[in-house]
Amino acid sequence: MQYANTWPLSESGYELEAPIGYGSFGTVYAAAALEGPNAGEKVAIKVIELENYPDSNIEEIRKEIQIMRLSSHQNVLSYHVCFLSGRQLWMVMPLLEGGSVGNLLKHRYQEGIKDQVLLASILREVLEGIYYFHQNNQIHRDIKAGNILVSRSGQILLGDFGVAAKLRQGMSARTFAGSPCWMAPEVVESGGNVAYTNKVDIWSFGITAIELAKGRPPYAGHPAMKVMLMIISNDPPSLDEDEEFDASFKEMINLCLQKEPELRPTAESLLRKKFFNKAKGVEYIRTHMCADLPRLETLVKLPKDRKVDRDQSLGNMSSGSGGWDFSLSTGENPLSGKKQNDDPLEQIGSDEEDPLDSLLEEEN
Ligand SMILES: Nc1ncnc2c1ncn2[C@@H]1O[C@H](COP(=O)(O)OP(=O)(O)OP(=O)(O)O)[C@@H](O)[C@H]1O
Repeated sequence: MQYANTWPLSESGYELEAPIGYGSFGTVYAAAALEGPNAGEKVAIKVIELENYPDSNIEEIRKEIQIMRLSSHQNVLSYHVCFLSGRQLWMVMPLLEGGSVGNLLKHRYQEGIKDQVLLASILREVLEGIYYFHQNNQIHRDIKAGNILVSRSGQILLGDFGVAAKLRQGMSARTFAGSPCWMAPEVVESGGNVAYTNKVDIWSFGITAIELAKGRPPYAGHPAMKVMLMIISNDPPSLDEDEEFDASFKEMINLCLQKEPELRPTAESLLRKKFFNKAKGVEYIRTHMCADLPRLETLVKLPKDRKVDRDQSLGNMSSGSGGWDFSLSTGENPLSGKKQNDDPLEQIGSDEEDPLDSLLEEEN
């Protein structure tokens, strides 16, 4: 058995337990390491089917994973090890017993989180993670409650940095996987031609703030194409008419949700806004959100369009197991060498025949 960073480097080194999450690109399992110095330790493993992705995309994903491995911040989830198993990518990471805030919204806070101290406390931790990315010239690109993970002790970590965004590379409005509700207008509009900035994360953060407060993001439930159209053509979403939230929260959201990216504040200046004076930190999150956490596997439901089940997926793994640490490379440090316009979401709508274009034409 090979080990990387003391973690086994092939699927036989882990025992998969119940699925604890289904994303657009794969399934996340609770698991335990079977061998090596970490034998017995619980982990979460995201298994991503790479069957339908070209090798060039996989190379891009590998670069993103290297960046993740170099990330070191209390609010950013890093991976223990990643390896290929046949055409599956296995990402082994710490298991966060609270799952995602997205899951907690679905099961506990369907109407949203009304305790504004709790809201401010969670959002401040998220913003600290975003600030860390931006300080390192990185863009997270996928800020949403589903990517905010919670530990039993109330720690908040941002997950899924880069990989989902890379897998969305080249998808048109019609084939878009997941929901575009959190996407900034300039990302929807860019059509593959415009380099955009880290202000896309600030927009998504504002949408996430509304999601946490109301239980779902604006435009949830509409088809992806329609959502993209509404993001471009409607005034930015706001909570101005909502009496349950105070002015400092609404003001913070309005600052984030400005269509002109340059007008949005930086993460650093946002952290100084009055709303975050309410934030009480990890201990408050633990006592107010993490008591009596439900078992993760009881929270997840197989999405209707998902056919692959765990046994099937395990069956696929028997041949061609990796032994290749996906995160190791001799290349330059990607934290210092990454171009900002090297972004998958720019590709959305880049097709000449993108249905979003015709929808927009119809609308005009
Ligand atoms: N380390 C982890 N510990 C505990 N639960 C996790 C962990 N990582 C992911 N999950 C759970 O699995 C779910 C699916 O995660 P995944 O990153 O695959 O998809 P997503 O981010 O929700 O959606 P998308 O793929 O569309 O971006 C998460 O919402 C979360 O509830």
